Amino acid sequence: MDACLGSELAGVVRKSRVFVVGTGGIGCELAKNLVLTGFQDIVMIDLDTIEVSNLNRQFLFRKYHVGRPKVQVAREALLQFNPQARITAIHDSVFNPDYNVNFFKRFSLVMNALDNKAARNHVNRLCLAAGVTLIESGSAGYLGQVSVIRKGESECYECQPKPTAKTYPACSIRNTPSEPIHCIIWAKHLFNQLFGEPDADEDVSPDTEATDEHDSGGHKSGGQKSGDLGEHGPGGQQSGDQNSGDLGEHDSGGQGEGVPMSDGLSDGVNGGPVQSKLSTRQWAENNKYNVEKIFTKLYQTDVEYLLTMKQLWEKRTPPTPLSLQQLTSSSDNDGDGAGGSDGCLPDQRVWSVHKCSDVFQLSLAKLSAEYRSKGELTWDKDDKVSMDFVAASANLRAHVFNIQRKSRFDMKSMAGNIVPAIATTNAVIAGLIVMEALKVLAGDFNKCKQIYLPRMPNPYKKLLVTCSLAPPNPKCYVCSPKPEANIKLNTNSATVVHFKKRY
Ligand SMILES: Nc1ncnc2c1ncn2[C@@H]1O[C@H](COP(=O)(O)OP(=O)(O)OP(=O)(O)O)[C@@H](O)[C@H]1O
Ligand SMILES: [Zn+2]
Repeated sequence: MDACLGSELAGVVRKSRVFVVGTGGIGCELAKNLVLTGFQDIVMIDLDTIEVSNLNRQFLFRKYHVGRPKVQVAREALLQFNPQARITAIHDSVFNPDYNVNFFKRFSLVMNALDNKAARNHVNRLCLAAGVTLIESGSAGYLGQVSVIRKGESECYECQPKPTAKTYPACSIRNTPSEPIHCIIWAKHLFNQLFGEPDADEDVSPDTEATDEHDSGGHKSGGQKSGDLGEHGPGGQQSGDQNSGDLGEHDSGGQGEGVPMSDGLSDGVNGGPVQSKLSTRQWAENNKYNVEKIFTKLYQTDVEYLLTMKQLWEKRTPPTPLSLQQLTSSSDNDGDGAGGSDGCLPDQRVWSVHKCSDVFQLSLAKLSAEYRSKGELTWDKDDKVSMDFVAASANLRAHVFNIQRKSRFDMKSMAGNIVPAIATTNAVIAGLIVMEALKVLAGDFNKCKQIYLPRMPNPYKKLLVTCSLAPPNPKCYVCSPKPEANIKLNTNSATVVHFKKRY
């Protein structure tokens, strides 16, 4: 080691106490690199336990470790590389107030290997307060990024706004879906309206005030990751359908739970304006979560009502309402998802409309029973029944609106915003973190870089793109001595409740 680093830096490395936050994909690679570089005093924290799905890339873990805390197993593996190293494993969340400014002050360097913005923000702020240099990193598929944060000398994690999640206009979700993703978001909203935490911005009924997409006033529904590093990357953000961004302007016009709902088969069937104002949850409860009534409302009554909004269909193919009776009397057996003859796994086959209807009815009955016994449910792509419900509901909507149906497999990755993790990317990023760490410890902070691993080599044929560290944003509300925050809000529609919820 002395020969590689020079005896002075090797000595500093041996004496340095470093803190690794997260021992997942990047964290495993990083911890191994640190031990092999000669670091002898390493504190690691991770709140998670090992899952089978981690094993393809978190190579310090084996199948027989599944269920054990990641950080403890990582420690045991690292001690095999160097039994003399002092490695402390903390199985806990970094949010625990025990890990306060004084705790952070004990380290020569902190390295993040996290997967979410909230924890990154937290560590960023603690490092700034403690005056410790932080190396921030992230990866998403083939993309990766490393940067070095030091108070007053370089941009902090929160100096620049993060790219916002791709959102879809509420009118495309509620009234005029044209892509599978619109139907998937609608189905996730439906899950929340029926069983989860209902959000007025996620209404699934027709927006009765819309005359065309741009008049509906709603552009906030259904955020999805937009292909940046997302929450995995240093420039990332919370995933999922969180509606971030400005307040009021694109809001759904304060309809709250008062969007007119048909209260059964009668209202709206003939295309007349529905009378009662009920939330989807209230309506479903009044109808005792009757599967047939819910099916009829979603795929027949509401669609018939939408058809009465003639302007919506002047330049679009109108939807075709679907009734349960129609399904029972027709035969439609192709692609029932059973798998087999075409060599596809069952999840990869596109379900027939019949199959969608069966899965919809079955999963709806199961979820409503679960909701009755447990109370509000949380949607989870890995929960079979919840995913079945979303896949079936979305495909039925796609069928009604003449949109291509998708396999459960495709739906899962779209609904769960899944970006596959790639071991090689993590390995490259972890190597770069150590390179930056060595510069920091050698006192060469001015040589530190912000490094990007793009999908393809850049025009100069470079696979790693390095930039000088940007100076801190003088207005940053986290690290600047004179913080500023600008909030854009539409005083015509913004309410105190919305304001508190969003900010
Ligand atoms: N607040 C936190 N405190 C401590 N560790 C955290 C915190 N938030 C996230 N982590 C850890 O950061 C690591 C990030 O690793 P990675 O991005 O590979 O995610 P993963 O959960 O292992 O993988 P996947 O999300 O694909 O299942 C995880 O091990 C996770 O437990
Ligand atoms: Zn800042």
